[in-house]
Amino acid sequence: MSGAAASRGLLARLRTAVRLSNWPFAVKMAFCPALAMVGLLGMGLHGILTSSQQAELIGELVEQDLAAATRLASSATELQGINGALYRLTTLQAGRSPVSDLEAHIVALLERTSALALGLERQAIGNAPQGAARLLGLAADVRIYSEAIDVFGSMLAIDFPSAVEFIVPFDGNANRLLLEMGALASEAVEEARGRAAASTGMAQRAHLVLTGAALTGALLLFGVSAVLTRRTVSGVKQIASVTERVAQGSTEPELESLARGDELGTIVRSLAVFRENISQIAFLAHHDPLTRLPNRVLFHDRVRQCLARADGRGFTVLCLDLDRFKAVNDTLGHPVGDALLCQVADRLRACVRQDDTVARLGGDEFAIVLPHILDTEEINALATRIIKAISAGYEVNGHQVGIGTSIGVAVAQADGVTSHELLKNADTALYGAKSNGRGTVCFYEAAMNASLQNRRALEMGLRQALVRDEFLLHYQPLVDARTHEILGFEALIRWAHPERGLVAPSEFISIAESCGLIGEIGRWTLRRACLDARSWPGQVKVAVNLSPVQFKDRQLVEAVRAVLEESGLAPERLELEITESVLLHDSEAVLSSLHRIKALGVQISMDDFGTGYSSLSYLRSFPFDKIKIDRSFVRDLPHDTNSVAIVRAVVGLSGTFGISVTAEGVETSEQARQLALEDCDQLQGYLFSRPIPAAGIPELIGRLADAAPSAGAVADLGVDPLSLHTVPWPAVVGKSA
Ligand SMILES: Nc1nc2c(ncn2[C@@H]2O[C@@H]3COP(=O)(O)O[C@H]4[C@@H](O)[C@H](n5cnc6c(=O)[nH]c(N)nc65)O[C@@H]4COP(=O)(O)O[C@H]3[C@H]2O)c(=O)[nH]1
Repeated sequence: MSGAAASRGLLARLRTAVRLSNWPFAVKMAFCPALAMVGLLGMGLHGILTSSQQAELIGELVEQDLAAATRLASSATELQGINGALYRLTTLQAGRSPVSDLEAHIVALLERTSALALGLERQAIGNAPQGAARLLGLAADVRIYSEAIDVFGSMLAIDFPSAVEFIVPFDGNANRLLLEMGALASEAVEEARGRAAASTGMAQRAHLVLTGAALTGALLLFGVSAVLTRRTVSGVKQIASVTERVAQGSTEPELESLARGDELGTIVRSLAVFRENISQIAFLAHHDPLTRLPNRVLFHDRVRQCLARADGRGFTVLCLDLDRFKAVNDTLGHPVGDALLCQVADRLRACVRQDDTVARLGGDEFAIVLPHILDTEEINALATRIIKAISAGYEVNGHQVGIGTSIGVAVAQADGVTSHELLKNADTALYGAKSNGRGTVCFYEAAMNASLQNRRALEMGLRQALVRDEFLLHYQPLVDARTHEILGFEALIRWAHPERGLVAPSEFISIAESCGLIGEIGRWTLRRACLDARSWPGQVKVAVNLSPVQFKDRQLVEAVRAVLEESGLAPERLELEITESVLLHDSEAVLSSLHRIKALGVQISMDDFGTGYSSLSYLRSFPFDKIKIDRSFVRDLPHDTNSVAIVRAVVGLSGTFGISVTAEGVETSEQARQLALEDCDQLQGYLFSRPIPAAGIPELIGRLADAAPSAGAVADLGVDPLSLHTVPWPAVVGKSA
């Protein structure tokens, strides 16, 4: 359309508007060229004006006099025209982006105009369906969909069939509205569906994934936890049952199968170590760790089992200990002693049957239970076989060792009805065997009990005696055979037993030797004697007995030296008396000790000379300072020619070797005189004095000096000095100082 034609249309439009409206508005229109632009707009002259100009124009028009403009429109149709123009404008504007504020303003105005138009239309059409349809079309045109829907709703409410009827053939507006509404709705629905579908799909997938994951996780968790639980529970169950069995003393090795790397594994390993320790403890509780033989506890248990079975009749208990074992232990050391015990254990096992029990009760004590019924001959044969096996030589750590054994036998139930009774009586029989001589078998007899029990009791008491300071020394003088001058005293030990009174050394020295106490007792005696002798006059000597067993003590020489040093006694005032039995075993070591003692300046005497088998031969082996003729050769002097001959021979031989001779057990003047005539050097015996406490020595020295003949003269023993110096034995109980 050209600009001229547009202008003409505008004018016509204006005229129409003026004709149709009241004057003031027309005037305004006439005088307001802007208002005329409405027509231009309505005719689509928007191509002439810029969009902003159009908006400005419209805004101005409506702002200036909307009411007039509304009135100017004679009907809703007119307003619709205006609105249509506005709408198109906004549509055009809406095509551009962004929408300016002005355009938004136009839209607002449009809505107001549309509302006015709708209001007018409503008034015009009332409730007629026809009118409603129009209103609907109008509302659709101006896109006030909410209003249109409202209207349509009203129509439906008023007259549904008509509403439907009107909609179907209705001209494009309503259809368009509905279509648009439908399209919008379906669009929205589709969109919603799409979103829903998308979200559903996603959700489903997510759900599936999550569910799957959750399920898998749950399954995995379940599986893992099931496995773990099973492993844990089964492990714990096993551990619990094993622990229970361990607690009950079982030592089966089933725990190894439970080896695992987790905490339960740690428990299992700890438990295995614990059980190993427990089984070790259990083993040690019933076995000797050295020989691995059953110990005393298990031994008693086995005896009790035998007693419980078949009335316990006829089974046998053997008790044995080893002769000379202590000497081996002391001289060759404990490792050799231990190895020897192990060999003994092996030999004992080899001597008996599988179901016999060989036990080590402690030290060198062993016991055997023979559960089968054996007669005396069979027992004797077995015991003899054992003695033979044990007595055969040993090679231990390069040493050739010889030991022996004696065996005591007790038979159930004649010799005991309890395990302790049987063992005690077999032990008593063993004592009996040993007192009969080494390497023998002795069956228990009720009669042997008293004396052997006595020996046992002494042994127990001896262990306490040192601690309770129950030992004391008595001294017996050694006098010059010619002048009876006191040259020295022999120290003789006594035991002041709390119940028995003074006990003689013959009753306890051998026990002390066999139970290993002699070393301690010997050291005590030596020290006490040296300390006592220190206060004696001049060159008076002290003689101390040394047990053969003391020579097994490697510290013996050092002990002698230490005592001399402590007491301050001159070494030449000390004499040590040994018996020839000292030289029987391991004489190399003994001789070495003797030489070292002699080198200290101490005198060495051979005691009880003549009682052994080869006393004379020993004289060659060591340079003794003195020999003491045993009192058995003195007893029959001076009448028994054999005794006289022996004394004469001994004195003669000693003279050859340069050894002095002392005669023991001199009880009579005749004996003393004879011994003096035979050139014996010293005398000792009750004739001069019984052994007396140290406290009596000064007085004794004085009395003997008074009774002694003048120097150089042979004593006239017409007066028995015994009457002067006898100390009743064993009535005197007192300690030497
Ligand atoms: N019948 C009679 N006997 C006399 C006469 N004169 C002395 N005796 C006794 O003869 C023993 C002499 O001591 P032994 O031959 O060394 O014999 C000692 C000695 O071998 C041992 N003995 C004593 N004391 C000790 C000691 O401290 N250590 C060690 N290892 N043995 C000791 O005990 C043995 C006995 O000692 P005891 O009973 O004191 O007996 C002493 C003494 O009392 C006498 O005229 N007639």
